[in-house]
Amino acid sequence: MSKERLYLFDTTLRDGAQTNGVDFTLADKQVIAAMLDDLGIDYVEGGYPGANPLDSEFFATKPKLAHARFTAFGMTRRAGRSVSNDPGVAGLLEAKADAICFVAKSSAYQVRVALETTKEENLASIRDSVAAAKAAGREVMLDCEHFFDGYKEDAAFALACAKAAYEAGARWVVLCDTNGGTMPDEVEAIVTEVTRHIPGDHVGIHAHNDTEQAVANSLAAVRAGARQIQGTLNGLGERCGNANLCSLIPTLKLKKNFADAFEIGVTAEKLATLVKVSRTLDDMLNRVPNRHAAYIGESAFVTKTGIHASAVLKDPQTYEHVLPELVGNHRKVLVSDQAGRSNVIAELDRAGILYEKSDPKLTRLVEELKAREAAGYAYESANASFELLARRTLGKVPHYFEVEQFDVNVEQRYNSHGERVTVALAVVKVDVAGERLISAAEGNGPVNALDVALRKDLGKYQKYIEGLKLIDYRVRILNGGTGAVTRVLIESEDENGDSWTTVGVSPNIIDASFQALMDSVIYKLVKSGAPA
Ligand SMILES: CC(=O)SCCNC(=O)CCNC(=O)[C@H](O)C(C)(C)COP(=O)(O)OP(=O)(O)OC[C@H]1O[C@@H](n2cnc3c(N)ncnc32)[C@H](O)[C@@H]1OP(=O)(O)O
Ligand SMILES: CC(=O)C(=O)O
Repeated sequence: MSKERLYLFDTTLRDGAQTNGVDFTLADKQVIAAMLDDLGIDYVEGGYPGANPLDSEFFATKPKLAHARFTAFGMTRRAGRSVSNDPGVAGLLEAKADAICFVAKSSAYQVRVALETTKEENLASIRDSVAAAKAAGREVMLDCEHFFDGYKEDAAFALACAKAAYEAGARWVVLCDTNGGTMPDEVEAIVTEVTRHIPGDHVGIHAHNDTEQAVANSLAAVRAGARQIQGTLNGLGERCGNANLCSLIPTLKLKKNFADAFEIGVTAEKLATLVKVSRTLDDMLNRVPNRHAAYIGESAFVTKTGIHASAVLKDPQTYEHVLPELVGNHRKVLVSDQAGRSNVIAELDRAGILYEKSDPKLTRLVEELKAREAAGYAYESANASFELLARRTLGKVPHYFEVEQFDVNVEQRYNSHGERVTVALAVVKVDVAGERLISAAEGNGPVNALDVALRKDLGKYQKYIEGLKLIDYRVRILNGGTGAVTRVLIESEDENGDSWTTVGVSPNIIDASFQALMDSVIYKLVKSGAPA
């Protein structure tokens, strides 16, 4: 059976730009358009030419896209104006775009209240605008704003709006769940009804995520016959966002019912770049990736519990719905208080630590791990501290040096310019193979001073830690009141760009920080193969 073509329309650069906190630059828009084209998206909606200088500039020159049709978005002509006398429509016709996607109300209530015009004038505006863009040689689409709410209120009028666009020559009539409150069964029933009047291969869906069902609503529309899906990367979009293409694309490619019936422009090879595409966008917008995102999140293929890990190590399919590599993700087994021997063994294998499966020290390691987690350590976030714990329990960490004593003082005083300054001073005494070394250092805080002093002179080991630097320091108070325990996580990096995280726990923040610092230094020595 031959597959039907399903078209993907990306509106990251238009509806995505309506996300609270998202602000694209021209360079961002150019890079993202190219990235979407490379991914295999059919339509890239670049923005709203005429609405702001950035979008007008973006549409002044058409980006070189290999496959995707570059699309301009904007309103139909305003009530009471002709298309030739409407600056908004003129801006759209002047835009260097392959396609124009108009937006028009398709709800009688919205026409009455928001536009303050008549249903007849709204229908005429749709017809005139679509016909003008078609006559100008553009591929035309109409986003029927508020379609589903409008249909529930006055089905004949909502349908008349959609039909007016189709009959005036629109290639696509896109049904919008603008307020995002429609349920999947309603979408399926209404789209089924619409496709009795307009062929499904001319019908699209634009779903918002206000009930967390934009993806489900898009799939419901496809089941009912729609053949274009609008969405955004990472689900960006007004309010709670749009249908997330990073979830929809893998579902369409990998889930049997859809994959058997439909072809999309994204190849299996490009599907494997999806994690990279998603992270690139997050990086550009300085947003923290959603680690729990379906398919592409960092946690999407993470196994934390012992029972799951034991099965995953025998066959990943026991707890994975698809292979992570298919979307460019990877499998990870964590060690934590939920872990069993299987998690620990997986982590030892990953770190390249040799062990005997029958060695009773392995059981001791699992017990030690759980006891420490109960005391506040979090090894799933501190890979290097876990590796040291494992190596120490299995007897594989050399005794490099001994810190005999450290002092940290914080002092507030006036400097030579008469300004009040707070200065931290640390002194560390270290025994390296019988040689006592004393280092002192100032820092902008006590932990910084301690870190600098500890790494100032480690004798024969100094050369191994020259490139070491701390790149992140996080503190969490684990329980309140006088019995509070502090957990410190430190991320370090070396001259090769390799990074690792260590953990320290203590009622005293300096002590917790010192443990994490020591683990970081010792991990670096182990990693560098420093001799005992
Ligand atoms: C559901 C969606 O996401 S639709 C996309 C929404 N995106 C945006 O609005 C972003 C870009 N918008 C803008 O920069 C501005 O709103 C502009 C440039 C388009 C218009 O700005 P202004 O002329 O100052 O109008 P303003 O934004 O205050 O109001 C919108 C006007 O368009 C009218 N209008 C709204 N939708 C439509 C439509 N589909 N067709 C015709 N007219 C419309 C409204 O009735 C209102 O008219 P009024 O000024 O006579 O009351
Ligand atoms: C067009 C659009 O963004 C909407 O109706 O939600």
